Amino acid sequence: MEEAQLLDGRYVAGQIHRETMEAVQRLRRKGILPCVVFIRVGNHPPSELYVRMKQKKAQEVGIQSEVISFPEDVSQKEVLDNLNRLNLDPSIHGILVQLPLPSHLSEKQIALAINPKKDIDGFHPLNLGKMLLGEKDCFYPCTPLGIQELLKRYKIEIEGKEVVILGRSNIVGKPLAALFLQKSKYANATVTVVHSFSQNIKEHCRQADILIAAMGKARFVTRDFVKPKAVVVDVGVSRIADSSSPQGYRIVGDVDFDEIKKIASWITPNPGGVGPMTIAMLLANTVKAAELSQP
Ligand SMILES: Nc1nc(=O)c2c([nH]1)NC[C@@H]1CN(c3ccc(C(=O)N[C@@H](CCC(=O)O)C(=O)O)cc3)C=[N+]21
Ligand SMILES: [Mg+2]
Repeated sequence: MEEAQLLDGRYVAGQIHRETMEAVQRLRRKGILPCVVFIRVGNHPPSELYVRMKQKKAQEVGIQSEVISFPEDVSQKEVLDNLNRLNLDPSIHGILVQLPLPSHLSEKQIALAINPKKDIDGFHPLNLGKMLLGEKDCFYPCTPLGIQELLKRYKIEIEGKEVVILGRSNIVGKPLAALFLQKSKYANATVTVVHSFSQNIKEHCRQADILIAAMGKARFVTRDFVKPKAVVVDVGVSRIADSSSPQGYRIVGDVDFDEIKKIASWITPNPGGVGPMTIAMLLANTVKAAELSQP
């Protein structure tokens, strides 16, 4: 049997970065220099890596960026005071507070404190609400947006399809369900969300034309979860110790790639799938914020 074709997120993200770069050049010609601020708390090695990756890409496309690093024990007030300052600074178009945060900080309160017009993550309740209503003058979360864009660029139809999403997080599962339910050509799906309390998980998954695995359980999705010729998108990121790798770990997705590639029609590699798309959409959102900031 033929193997699945790759949904190459790294490649498509590269295309999007080039488009973003052109948009940045157009803005610069109008005297607008898009600028994003990344806020990081404590030392959490994966977060440090992700922020570095975001900064590097921002620089490549001509977006100015700044990182504010707070110590692990920073107070909620200190973070909120800084957000207020950045909210009011017209030279800053995007603000991102890297998650996860230490447990003494309130992610909810911090998401609420970001100016929704600068909320390039799309985590502010106003943006999430607008997304649910299908409005466009707002920011959608980057991972759901990246998944939709990846499928769109490979001309994979979503309209009318059975989409099953594994996982109901506020940053992937729930907003992705809302996005795929929208009345639009790259949505209009029949969406099922399966989670830890669901019964017959396998049976639900096997109905999927498009299966999105986003619950963060390494290689949870095995052969018997997947209908032949399904499209499989792997959002999960688990780090598994691996002494043979230079970093000392290896990324393992929610999908057993080697097994599933034998039965799916399309599959995302991981790494190299959804992750790079998330960053591409983040920078696209930053440009959108800069564009919308103009009177
Ligand atoms: N406020 C906030 N916004 C986020 O968007 C956000 C966050 N917090 N906290 C953490 C998660 C995670 N995340 C990733 C982005 C890109 C890759 C990515 O590009 N990964 C590479 C592999 C990189 C590696 O080697 O670890 C890939 O999939 O190919 C991964 C993960 C954004 N997040
Ligand atoms: Mg990935």
